[in-house]
Amino acid sequence: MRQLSLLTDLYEFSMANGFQQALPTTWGHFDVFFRNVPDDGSFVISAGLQQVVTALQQFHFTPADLAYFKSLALWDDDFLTYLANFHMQCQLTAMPEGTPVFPREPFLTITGPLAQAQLLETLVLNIVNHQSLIATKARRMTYAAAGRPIMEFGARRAQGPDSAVYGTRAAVIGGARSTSNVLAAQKFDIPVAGTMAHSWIQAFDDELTAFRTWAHYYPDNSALLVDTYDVLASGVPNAIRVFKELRAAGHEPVGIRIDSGDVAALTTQARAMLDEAGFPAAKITISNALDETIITALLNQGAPIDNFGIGEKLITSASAPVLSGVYKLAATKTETQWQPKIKVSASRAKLTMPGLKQVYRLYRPGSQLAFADLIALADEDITHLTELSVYDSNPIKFKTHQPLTNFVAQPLLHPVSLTPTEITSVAAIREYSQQQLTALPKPTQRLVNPDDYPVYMTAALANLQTELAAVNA
Ligand SMILES: Nc1ncnc2c1ncn2[C@@H]1O[C@H](COP(=O)(O)OP(=O)(O)OP(=O)(O)O)[C@@H](O)[C@H]1O
Ligand SMILES: O=P(O)(O)OC[C@H]1O[C@H](OP(=O)(O)OP(=O)(O)O)[C@H](O)[C@@H]1O
Ligand SMILES: O=C(O)c1cccnc1
Repeated sequence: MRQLSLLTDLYEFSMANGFQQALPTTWGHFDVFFRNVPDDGSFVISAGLQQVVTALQQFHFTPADLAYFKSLALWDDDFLTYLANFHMQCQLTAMPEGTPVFPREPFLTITGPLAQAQLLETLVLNIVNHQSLIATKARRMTYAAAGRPIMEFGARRAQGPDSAVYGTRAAVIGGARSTSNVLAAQKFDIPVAGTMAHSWIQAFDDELTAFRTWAHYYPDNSALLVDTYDVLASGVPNAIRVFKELRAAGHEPVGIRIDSGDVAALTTQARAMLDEAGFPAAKITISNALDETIITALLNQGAPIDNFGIGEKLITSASAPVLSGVYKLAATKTETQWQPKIKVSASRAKLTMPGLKQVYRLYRPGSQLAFADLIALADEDITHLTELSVYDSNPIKFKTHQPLTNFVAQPLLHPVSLTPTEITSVAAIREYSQQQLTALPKPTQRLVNPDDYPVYMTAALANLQTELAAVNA
């Protein structure tokens, strides 16, 4: 990963310089959370933590950076010396990548000298907002595909190289099985996959010659693109001829890809033709501006599709291209005692949650199915309690407190080491994510009008929030 210490907004440096002078011994504790879920979903899949860790491990300023800062003539030499000798002291806690996260839950926290922790805001948000957005989109598409593999095809339509590479990583965390993006595949050890472009067929005198030539070079990777001229009149019949030749030569054909037209009608007829010709195992892959809505529609029409190739709508999260994760100061510490801090707003929806916190997923004893999450102050010992007074953290539902009993609480935020450790593979992260999803109620996972999943806050946290809001109003 590139050195990203300058990927920030100027005001972070301006504040860091001021903090160094005005509050040099004060530490800050920041929460990363979001309030709204893209596509009106009920949760986000967290992603990007590994790149945050790498960015923090590599955080430093080069002589060229310092010369640039000097040329800006904004800060005095003491601050430039501080940056020249920068030594990362920040500490992280986070939910593991792939965790389903609900609105208002801190899923990453950064604690450190105020100047340092403030400097990281933009970079951290840039990384986790992007990857969590794409992982969330991929989760939706994976859900719609109902067990059929998704190949990530988006490099050509991604918003630049970084979005292609890290977007692919996130797409795999959210459920994609493979990618056509060779750089992302190499970098993150993702299965690389692909078929052929229309240019291959166009370049030969006729479609049959194009298919035969391909099969000659790739007898065991014969996924033939059948829609350059006419899927049913020429593409599928020519593919079947070549498949018969392949089989005669001892190779089993892979299948076909259809990239245009009425996919439900074409796949149904192509499936019948392949079966009739003795190729029931030949797979049908489709592509062409697919998203979760089209996938659902196609499967509802009974389209016999084996694989989905998905590019632009996934890699750009086209229908909901923003995840508005924020980075909010929750506490400061000058001596030993943390002081909770709040950002007040006219609407309860925008009140921040003060203090150091932990997020728990709640289960009934003996059950594998979570029924709610709980945000508590970090020093509340939830795990040993059997009864608790809670408020709904949803500002629309926040009213009177209610008792919570009969629960087992699993903490979701864990310390994250900044010393280089073995990197978890994206396949393992995807596996973890799928396990976490099986623990969530099905109705909260559906794509349209998902059921609300309760996220409670403890009475202690709610009271602290109310008190601080009143003091600061
Ligand atoms: N049966 C279907 N139900 C729902 N959506 C479909 C169906 N068939 C195709 N689509 C989707 O509709 C969108 C538009 O497809 P359409 O056939 O109109 O254009 P196209 O195939 O891209 O045209 P072209 O031949 O120029 O490539 C695509 O996103 C495609 O995946
Ligand atoms: O539609 P997406 O979800 O982004 O999937 C990727 C698209 O990229 C290719 O088309 P393109 O026209 O770029 O090249 P081709 O000649 O290989 O079809 C492919 O055939 C898909 O249609
Ligand atoms: O391999 C493919 O079929 C492919 C790759 C990228 C974009 N569209 C298709």
